[in-house]
Parts: sequence; structure tokens; C-alpha cells
Amino acid sequence: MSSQPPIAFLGGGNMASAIIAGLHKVGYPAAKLRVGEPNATQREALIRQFAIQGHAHNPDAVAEAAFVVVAVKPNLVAQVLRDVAPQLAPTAVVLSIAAGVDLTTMAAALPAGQPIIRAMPNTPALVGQGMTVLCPNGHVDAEQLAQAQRLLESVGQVAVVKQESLMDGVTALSGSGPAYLFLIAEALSDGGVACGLPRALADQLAVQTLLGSATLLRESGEHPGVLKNRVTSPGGTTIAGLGVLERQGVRGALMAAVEAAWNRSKALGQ
Ligand SMILES: NC(=O)C1=CN([C@@H]2O[C@H](COP(=O)(O)OP(=O)(O)OC[C@H]3O[C@@H](n4cnc5c(N)ncnc54)[C@H](O)[C@@H]3O)[C@@H](O)[C@H]2O)C=CC1
Ligand SMILES: O=C(O)[C@@H]1CCC=N1
Repeated sequence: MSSQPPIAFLGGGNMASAIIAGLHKVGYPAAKLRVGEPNATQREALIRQFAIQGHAHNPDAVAEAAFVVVAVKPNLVAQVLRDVAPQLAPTAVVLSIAAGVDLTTMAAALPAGQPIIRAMPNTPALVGQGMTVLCPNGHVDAEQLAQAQRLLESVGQVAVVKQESLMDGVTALSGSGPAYLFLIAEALSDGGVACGLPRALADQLAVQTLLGSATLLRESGEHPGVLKNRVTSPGGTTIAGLGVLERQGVRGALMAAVEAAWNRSKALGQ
């Protein structure tokens, strides 16, 4: 990354830790990273692991930050923003990753004119394979948006949307999506064990099959249906398995899961 702005994380839980770990992996200077985290065990774990500065009180963490990443639960966002507002530089970009919390709600808790980005990352950021979508408010200038993109590109892919209502669908698909795929990995491995495979081998086959299939899908640029057909020999094993997935409604269940998460994201914003 060409410029490395100081970043304060408010909340150092699962998602913030994944981003911090991803930044650490790509050599982001520890001196540029701070966290405000009231839970001493969590805070000290981050300090020990990444040699970053930790603070029990959020206002102490944001003083020199160019980016303030808000990574607390959605119901705490407005209060946390009100607490740090007096310490924020007017040009500091508030980048919230909280599901459902919209730009208007955040702006109401901050000084007028504060640049704010609503963002939705996911936990594969931990291994540099994250997917983050950014939605800036009207006070984020082109350079600040480019900096936010560079920052999150260091832990995966980044997309920008201008239409904020899309963020609930983003949350439902890529924000929550890793959990759906971990569930599928677990279930595939269970299926292998049911066929008599040792658990360790079943786990290896499940994860490499997911990873290999995702890589093939991305690198070939082919439609998933075309790639599915290439696995499926007439009268063979795959069509026997696919028949069960279709009869059990897996396609519909996955669509319904994304729609349920979409509705939940919208409800969190009410
Ligand atoms: N876990 C995930 O995969 C993703 C989570 N998110 C969003 O990230 C946010 C955090 O989620 P997780 O990391 O999963 O939750 P988490 O519960 O692991 O982390 C939240 C952290 O905030 C800390 N905290 C509580 N009160 C605080 C305060 N007043 N000031 C500072 N920190 C405080 C907690 O001690 C905890 O460590 C949520 O808003 C969620 O919607 C977004 C994308 C993906
Ligand atoms: O489950 C949640 O609410 C958060 C948002 C996306 C992933 N985890």
C-alpha cells in the first residue's frame, strides 16, 4: 500500500481481529493500528498478537486516526460514535462494518460533514481472501474512498456501491455467506464419514473441493451450471447426488437463507 493512514478500530472482536490479522500479514505497520476494546482479555490478546496499541476507552483510540473502523455490535454503534465524536478529526473517515446500521443513523451521531463509509467485509479477510463492499456518504472525497479501497484490498477484494439499499443484500450474501459455506463443508465431511472415510481425510476432501471449485469458477469465468454439467456423467454418481439436492430443495434453501439474512439486516436498521 502506498500510504498507510493511522487506523483506530472500535471493537476488537471476530471481524475486527480478522481485518487486523489480515493487515498484519501484509505488513501494515503496527504503530499505525490502535484498538478501543473494553474487554481486557480481548484487548490484551490483540496487543500481544499484533503489537498494536490498545485502549479501554474509545476516545483514547481515535485521537490521531485517519480511519475509524467501527466494529461493535449494531445496537452499540450510535452510542460509540457519540462517545468519540468530540475527539474525531473533521477529516477522519468513519468506516462502520456493522450490519444494518445506515449512513443517516451514523451521521446523526457525528458532527455535521463527517465522512462516513458503510462497509460490509467478511471473515476470509483473515487470510487475504475477504470480500468487502463500501458505500460512502456525500462527504467522502475521491482520495478518501481510494484510500479505503486500498486498505481493504490488502485483505481481499473490494467493490463500491452508491445505492445504500444494496448493502442489506451484500450483508446477506458475502457478509454472512462464509457461515453458509462452513456449514456446507461440515455437512460434506459428515457425508464422507457416513461413507466410511476417516474424519481427517473427509475434512481434507471437503475443504479442498470447496476451494478448488471456487478457484475454478473464478478463473474459468464459466457459468456455474456449465461447470456442474462437466462433472455430471450420464447415469453416473454426480447426477445421483444432484437429484437428492434438488429433491431436498437445497437451491431454494440457499436462496431463502440469503433472503432471511437480507430481512434481518433490514430489521437491524429499524
Ligand atoms: N463476524 C462477521 O463475520 C461479520 C461481522 N460484521 C459486523 O461486525 C460487527 C462486530 O461483529 P463481530 O466481530 O462478529 O462481534 P464480536 O462480538 O466478536 O465483537 C464485538 C466486540 O466489540 C466489543 N465491544 C463491546 N462494547 C464496546 C464498546 N462500547 N466499544 C468498543 N468495543 C466494544 C466487544 O467486547 C467485542 O470484542 C457487528 O456489527 C457485525 O454486524 C460485519 C461483517 C462480518
Ligand atoms: O451475523 C451477523 O449479523 C454479522 C453480519 C454479517 C456477518 N455476521
